[in-house]
Amino acid sequence: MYDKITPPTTGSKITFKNGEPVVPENPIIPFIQGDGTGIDIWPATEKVLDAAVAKAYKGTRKISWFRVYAGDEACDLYGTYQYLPQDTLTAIEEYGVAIKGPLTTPVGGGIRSLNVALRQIFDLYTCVRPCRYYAGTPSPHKTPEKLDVIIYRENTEDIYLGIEWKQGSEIGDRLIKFLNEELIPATPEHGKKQIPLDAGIGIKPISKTGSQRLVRRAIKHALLLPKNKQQVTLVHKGNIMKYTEGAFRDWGYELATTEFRQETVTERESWILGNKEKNANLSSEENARMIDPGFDSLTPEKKAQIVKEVETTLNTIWESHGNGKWKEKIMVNDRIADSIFQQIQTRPDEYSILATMNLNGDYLSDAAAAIVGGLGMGPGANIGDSCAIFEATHGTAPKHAGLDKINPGSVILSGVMMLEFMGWQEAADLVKKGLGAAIANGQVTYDLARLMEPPVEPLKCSEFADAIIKHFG
Ligand SMILES: NC(=O)C1=CN([C@@H]2O[C@H](COP(=O)(O)OP(=O)(O)OC[C@H]3O[C@@H](n4cnc5c(N)ncnc54)[C@H](OP(=O)(O)O)[C@@H]3O)[C@@H](O)[C@H]2O)C=CC1
Ligand SMILES: O=C(O)CCC(=O)C(=O)O
Ligand SMILES: [Mg+2]
Repeated sequence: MYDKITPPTTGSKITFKNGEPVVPENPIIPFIQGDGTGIDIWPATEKVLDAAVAKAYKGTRKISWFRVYAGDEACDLYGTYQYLPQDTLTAIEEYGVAIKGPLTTPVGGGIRSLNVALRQIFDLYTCVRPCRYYAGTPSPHKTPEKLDVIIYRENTEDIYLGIEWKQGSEIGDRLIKFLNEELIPATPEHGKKQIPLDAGIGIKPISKTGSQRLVRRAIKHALLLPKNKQQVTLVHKGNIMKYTEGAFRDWGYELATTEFRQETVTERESWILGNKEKNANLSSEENARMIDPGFDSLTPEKKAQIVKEVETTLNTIWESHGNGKWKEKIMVNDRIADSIFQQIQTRPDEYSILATMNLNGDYLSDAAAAIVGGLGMGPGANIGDSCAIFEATHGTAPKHAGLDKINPGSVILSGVMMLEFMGWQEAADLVKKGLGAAIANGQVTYDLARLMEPPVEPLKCSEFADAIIKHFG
């Protein structure tokens, strides 16, 4: 079955039932060490996770690690250009849950991203990236503890589908000609627009199915959170990209107000209901004026549309959501992408789950991680219906590779997410406790040490792992 790798002789498979993992006491879990700093981070991660499982379950549970290869080390073993060997894909498919270090992607040419390829091959459509603060972590922000968000990033489409043509390529030029001469003139709203003849071209597909399955997961997660965090914000640049990013927003609201009608309220609905609650005699038009500040300067058609929105809301959900009942529901709102970058800095505590398309989520997850201490503290998970691969937000950080210096926190916390996904909460809690205590004690790697006041002597990557284990208690 495998060409160059052999599964562990002990252990068994994690399987999936209705999208949920069924985990044996001794699961076999494939791991990819990763390029660059993977060589430092992975051994530290494995040591911490094994120690936590051993302490939490006293030998009744154990992970059997199965080393599989991707990136540079796969080429060393399998031959030139064998960046993602079939052995690796077979192992991940067979064992269902895997964890990986970062993999290099060249800029401007060369191979497409192996990280993105894995997400697409296994249809891992949800990328979950929590950004929360561990006490004592130094941060460039004054109140980093106020940020506690989980980014739900669509993981399989958008420009990451990688459908692009190079400037000057034969097909790229044909496509530009076709668009300029046929499709753009046939679309009146595009007027006399033309694509420059020396442009590279990329396609940005955003589907209803892809958007809604992501938002569905985000809402289901919100249902599990404490009441004050039950909120899903749809992040988009729909003012500019109306039929991709704008559609993502609309499909998100559509899903929330159909599949989750009893559990959700949209922000605009909450305003309409709240206005009515404060003044039972409020007319629909007065209510419409209150939810839309520019109401009086709108066209009659647009005004009528907003009045109708008010009436429809009151007619359909007053009974189930009115008289304050909406305050117990999951709030679904939306924010324009550029605005959310400043909102998570200026009003961090107003946000909880941020549901995004692929590119926006990629940008936003690095930015949010920076607020709570940097990329060394940014874990993540790629989750589908029958497979999950856990990996950090950051990349290979090549300049730090092999120095036993980098912060393994992000991959260790990705391991925590994996343990939680498996239902091994006791082991996950031990790691969180150990990591939190190490940081609070000033035992940190260079990235956090340089921000601490007063400055502390940094630990090596491997020493940080040992400190975490010591603080299990
Ligand atoms: N999922 C994946 O595998 C990903 C892969 N990549 C790939 O990684 C490669 C390098 O990308 P690059 O743009 O340099 O981004 P990286 O995320 O690899 O690193 C950028 C900087 O972030 C900081 N950083 C990253 N990881 C850590 C960590 N564990 N602890 C502390 N600080 C950290 C370092 O900053 P400083 O030096 O200031 O301390 C580092 O120089 C590219 O090929 C890219 O495509 C990128 C993102 C995700
Ligand atoms: O695959 C890559 O090289 C980059 C991916 C990335 O930045 C991410 O997933 O956050
Ligand atoms: Mg990224």
